[in-house]
Amino acid sequence: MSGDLTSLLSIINTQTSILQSAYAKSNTPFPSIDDSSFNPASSIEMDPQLARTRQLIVAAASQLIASVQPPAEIVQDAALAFVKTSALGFLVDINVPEALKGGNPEGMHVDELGKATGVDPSYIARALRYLSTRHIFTEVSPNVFKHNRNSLLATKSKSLAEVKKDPLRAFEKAPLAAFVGLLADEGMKSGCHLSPHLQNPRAPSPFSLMSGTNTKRYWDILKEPGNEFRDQRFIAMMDGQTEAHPEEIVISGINGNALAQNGVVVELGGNVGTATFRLKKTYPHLKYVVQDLKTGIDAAEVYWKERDAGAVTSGQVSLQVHNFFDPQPVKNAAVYFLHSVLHDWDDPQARKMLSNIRGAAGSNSKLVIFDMLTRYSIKGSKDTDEHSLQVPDPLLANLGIAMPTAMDMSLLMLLGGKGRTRDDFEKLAREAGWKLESVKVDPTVIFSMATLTFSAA
Ligand SMILES: C[S@@+](CC[C@H](N)C(=O)[O-])C[C@H]1O[C@@H](n2cnc3c(N)ncnc32)[C@H](O)[C@@H]1O
Repeated sequence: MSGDLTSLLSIINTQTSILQSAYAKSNTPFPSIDDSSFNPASSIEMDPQLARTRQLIVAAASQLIASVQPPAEIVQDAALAFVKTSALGFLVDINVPEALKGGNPEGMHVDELGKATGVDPSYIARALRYLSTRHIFTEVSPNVFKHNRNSLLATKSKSLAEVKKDPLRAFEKAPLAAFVGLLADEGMKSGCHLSPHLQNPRAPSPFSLMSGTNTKRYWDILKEPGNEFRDQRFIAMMDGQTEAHPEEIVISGINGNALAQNGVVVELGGNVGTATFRLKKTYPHLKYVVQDLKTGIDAAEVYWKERDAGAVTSGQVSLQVHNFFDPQPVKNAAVYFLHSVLHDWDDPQARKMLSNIRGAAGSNSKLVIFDMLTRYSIKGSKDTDEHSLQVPDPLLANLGIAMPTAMDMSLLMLLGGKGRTRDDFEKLAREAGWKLESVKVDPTVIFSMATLTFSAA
């Protein structure tokens, strides 16, 4: 990697002009950080071309910082990264984002926030100042803070009064706030046990070490008495994740129009079947089976009853209890579909899951995996996809987009799971009897999601 400051500046200049012209062309003012009416789901914010432009600016600006900032500061910052998680987690825990949202839009003094939350205002001020210094919240005058477009996204969808009345359901319809809460709680606590675990992988997972539960898995522990709050928070995070992914990448990945009438799509680990619900709207000529463990299928029954009861009574959608590690009961389906599932499992377990599916597949069955795609930071591997190949020098091939690598490490801590590169997916599937046919990457979302299609080898 070169530290070519002039090239980095030139990328920033060119791409910033492209971004500004796009906003000018659509008569939309470029949103300031302080714009609390910002809508992250508006078409210009979601535009895939502009997503690429933004990624290039962020990559070049980050690399510029890494090139000019004294190395000791970079290492200190990295060592102190946990402070960001803790500070944001604390404010989400005590409902500061909701208090600010319901208060004076020009800003609230920390004394008022202290009254609203019951917490010492000096602590609130320190956490808010730390985050304002990093562009999450804005300090408008000494000890007076307001939301900005970044902090707004950590706000729950309910008012402060509603959250206080029913804390168990505080995170409903607020997946990003749930994501913050979860990572600042079980995520960060598990992280403390990562190094001992990796030095002795036969020892319990970081999450098990943290929770003192030895070999039980994360989800099993969430279902235990006393963990209702964490369980509801996890559910709120997952519900939103599925709905947050643009439909197109999943829908086109299944390619349902090429499938015969009544062709069967089996969604494994589908939970309530949110992804299947989307597929059925686009491909009404197909049949669907949503599989999950009993708790997932119990919830799925309620979900479908409320949204599309006829689909289940007519037999178009079947809800079936199935464990990945048992033989797959639906033989010769047109598609076996894993939506945000494989990353929860290490290679031996994931291989077993794919082998079980292969055992039931026919010669024309497809395996479709929708998951995060981790990318190498350098070019020159056969894994390098078209997006990475178009990355201008001297940027990192993966544009330094941190989310897939961060999720890979978090999954390792919580579940013993794994974020995979295209090479990893290809190898794993090959060992289970599948051949990679195509990879479609969604450039718009921070998780860097992709749909990978495999045929029976
Ligand atoms: C990360 S969630 C993904 C849910 C859904 N596919 C989505 O994207 O919203 C993983 C799902 O796998 C299910 N699961 C976990 N272990 C399983 C197993 N052994 N067999 C079948 N499903 C399992 C969980 O109940 C959960 O619904």
